[in-house]
Amino acid sequence: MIRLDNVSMQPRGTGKPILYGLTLDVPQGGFRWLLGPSGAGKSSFLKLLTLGEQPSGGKLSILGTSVTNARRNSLTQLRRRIGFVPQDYRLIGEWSVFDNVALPLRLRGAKKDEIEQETFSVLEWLDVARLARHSPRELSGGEQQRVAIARALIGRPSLLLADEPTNALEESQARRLLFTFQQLVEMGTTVIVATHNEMLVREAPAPSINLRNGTLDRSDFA
Ligand SMILES: Nc1ncnc2c1ncn2[C@@H]1O[C@H](COP(=O)(O)OP(=O)(O)OP(=O)(O)O)[C@@H](O)[C@H]1O
Repeated sequence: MIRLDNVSMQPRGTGKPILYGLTLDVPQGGFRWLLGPSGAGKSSFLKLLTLGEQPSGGKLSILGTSVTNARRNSLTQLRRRIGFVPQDYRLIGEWSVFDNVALPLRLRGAKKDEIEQETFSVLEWLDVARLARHSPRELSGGEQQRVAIARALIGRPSLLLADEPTNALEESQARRLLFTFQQLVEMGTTVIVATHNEMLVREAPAPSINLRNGTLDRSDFA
């Protein structure tokens, strides 16, 4: 469950909030499209939910943890339950695909056998296992995007956030990814996907969070 109560976000050094007046709930196991024109605040909203930025006002609770009052230790625990696919992938070029994807498990102190098994299993799921020993620099944009998705999924997150996760994918791959998201939702994961891909939204009609100029756009609702 994610709950925002009149949340605003104003990064340090900025004159006015980037996000404001956000009040909404997303139930556990819910799926939401995150929609809005360029500059509406979608990436900033995801930054808030990935704990990359603290709210500057209001109350934010993620997976039962109140972010506003949380101690550092519980934020670290919470972070481990959140998977994120950033728009720019943020893969480490000096490392292999395997090591990039295995990182969350290593940080958690998982055993070698488990790391090997889980990493290959998720790489196979995303159809990039044959690239495990390559550097992300040798991969196409679509392949890098699938590796970034694998890294977000490996820790079996309770909350998955993805920023334009299909913009480098072919149509068939985008559909497959949509199916993966649906599988995750069936397993009880909360999934929020920012996209401009209208084809995808048409194929999987679901409730959406609509942003405009940093706040909720309710004009779509009756
Ligand atoms: N750290 C920051 N400091 C100041 N302004 C920022 C910062 N980050 C984002 N902004 C501004 O906040 C607004 C929302 O940006 P954001 O990247 O969240 O939009 P978006 O909906 O994700 O856009 P796009 O679809 O183009 O990715 C923009 O006007 C942007 O310039």
